[in-house]
Amino acid sequence: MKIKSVRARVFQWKGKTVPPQGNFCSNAMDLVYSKTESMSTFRFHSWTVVEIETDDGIVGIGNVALAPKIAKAIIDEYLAPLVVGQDPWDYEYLWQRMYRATHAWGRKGVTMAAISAVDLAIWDILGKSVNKPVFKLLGGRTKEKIPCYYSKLYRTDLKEMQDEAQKFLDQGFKAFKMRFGYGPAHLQHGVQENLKSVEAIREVIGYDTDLMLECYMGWNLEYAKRMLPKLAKYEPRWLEEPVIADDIDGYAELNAMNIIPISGGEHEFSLYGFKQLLDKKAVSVVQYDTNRVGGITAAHKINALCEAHSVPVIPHAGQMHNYHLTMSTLASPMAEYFPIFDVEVGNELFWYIFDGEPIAENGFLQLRDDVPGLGLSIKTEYLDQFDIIE
Ligand SMILES: O=C(O)[C@H](O)[C@H](O)[C@@H](O)CO
Ligand SMILES: [Mg+2]
Repeated sequence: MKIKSVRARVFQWKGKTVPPQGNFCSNAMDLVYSKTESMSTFRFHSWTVVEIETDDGIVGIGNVALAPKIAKAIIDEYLAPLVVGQDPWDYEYLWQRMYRATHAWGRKGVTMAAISAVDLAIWDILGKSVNKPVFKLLGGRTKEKIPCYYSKLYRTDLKEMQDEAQKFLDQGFKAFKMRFGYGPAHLQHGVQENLKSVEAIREVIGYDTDLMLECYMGWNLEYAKRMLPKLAKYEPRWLEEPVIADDIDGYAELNAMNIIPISGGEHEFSLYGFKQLLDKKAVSVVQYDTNRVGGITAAHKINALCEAHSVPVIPHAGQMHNYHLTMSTLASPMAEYFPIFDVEVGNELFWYIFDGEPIAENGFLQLRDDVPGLGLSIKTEYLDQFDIIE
């Protein structure tokens, strides 16, 4: 079997979107004085879909959501020529070709995301060519079904957040991730608002339900050290990305305080990136995203590294490309899950592009043994809501 063609298309949403809510999530831009609402830099309404076709007509589908137009340019210009004409079963060789050919400028960030998208499509081909789901090629079924946590609870009016939590508690979710809206730039008022929001959600979900707290790199080390003791009484399962991804020593210092487990990884890349996080004990939960970190070829290796360090893997953002990794290893106990909502930030946009994503039932997800590859196809229902850039 040989790879015949690589097609990368950018799906740019032009449909209805929920207008930006101020302070819906603290983020790295909060610390940079800006006249515009800092969250405006943090809405992504396009997605790149990669389709790789083989000489015997199998089409594998990959995807990338980080800087989709740049990712497409990297795929078209640099990665496609490296894999066309090659055997997709030589996936490690192909991965190394892409990684090393772009290493001088691409070992972190959008190039690794572009490599991930090509790698996902290759693994989709492998599964389809032997009529097996991808997780069966990685380690098989390690769980009857995948526990997942409800992920949204953007910071808004506290009553609205409580109603949202109640609605999904009633749907059987046993774990929730909420977003802080405030950070160092919002002074003591922000500290109080952050604590009020956690109090409000705990009031609804109680303490026999997991609660995770998301900062999305919006704090700094000094602020996080002040907040951890104040948050401890709410018994969060983890505090996510308190500082920017490059501040690995900051992560390690916070994690070593042993007050609340620190999680991160959605903005880290490659096996080496996670070796560094684990060697420094920077995180207690690893959260790579398989469509960023280097695809399935890289994520599978990182799963083994995490197993050796006894650090759980709970990939960022859910979606099929992560569920196969969670299903195939005991090192990954659960998945993140973004339910279907109107298009807002972009975390939910994949629902409008792909068919095949599993719907959570009672806080669990299921992958089928009889669906080959990654199990996704391109949805036709919303195609008219997208501008598609070839
Ligand atoms: O962990 C996450 O889900 C991410 O940080 C989200 O993509 C981001 O939107 C913060 O809500
Ligand atoms: Mg996150």
